[in-house]
Amino acid sequence: MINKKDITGIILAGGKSSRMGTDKGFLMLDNKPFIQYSIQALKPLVSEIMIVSDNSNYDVFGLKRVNDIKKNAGPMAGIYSGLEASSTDYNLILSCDIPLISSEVLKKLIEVVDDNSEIIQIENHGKTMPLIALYKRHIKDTFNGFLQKDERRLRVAVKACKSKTIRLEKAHEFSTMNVNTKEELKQIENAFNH
Ligand SMILES: Nc1nc2c(ncn2[C@@H]2O[C@H](COP(=O)(O)OP(=O)(O)OP(=O)(O)O)[C@@H](O)[C@H]2O)c(=O)[nH]1
Repeated sequence: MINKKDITGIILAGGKSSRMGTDKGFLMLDNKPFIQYSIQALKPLVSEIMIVSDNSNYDVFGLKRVNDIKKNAGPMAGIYSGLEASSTDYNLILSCDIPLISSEVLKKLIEVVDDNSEIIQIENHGKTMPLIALYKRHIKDTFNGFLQKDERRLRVAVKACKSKTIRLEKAHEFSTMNVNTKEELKQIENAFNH
């Protein structure tokens, strides 16, 4: 298994949050901001954690913060900025809106690293999740190529890389729930309390 010192944790916390209306990383669940759950899940598994966001309010967490190199260009551009700032071959990338995520789930991505795969992502209920995934640093060049062509769709860029997926078992089925709307915030509060 790869060593913790070879892995950086990268949390994406930029974007417009247009559906929610407020910055999703600062939504609260059980008196803790959402982003704190991503930080906690990454902590035991990585040597450093960075937050990719232009919002300096995220500096309260005392972590390295990286600005977006390409502005308003979505999660793929956020990943690109994070990988540019990373100094390790492996990078665990997480969004900031998945407060039920756990180290146990993320560990599964690290356990199946092989020489071939450039991206290893979680699959849950038949859906692949490129924002809960392990990325080799060198794919930043492929992503940059797409951004240069104004192709911003993360799934298109992931398809151009060698990837594999890890299917989650039932016990972890709620761990990847994300929140985009006020309605989904209520749903996650319910899932958290059960
Ligand atoms: N650094 C960075 N992160 C982003 C960017 N766009 C989205 N994200 C992050 O990517 C994850 C998924 O974001 P989405 O829900 O798809 O997009 P969003 O812009 O936050 O929200 P909507 O406007 O409602 O689509 C979240 O953690 C966002 O913070 C971006 O341009 N830069």
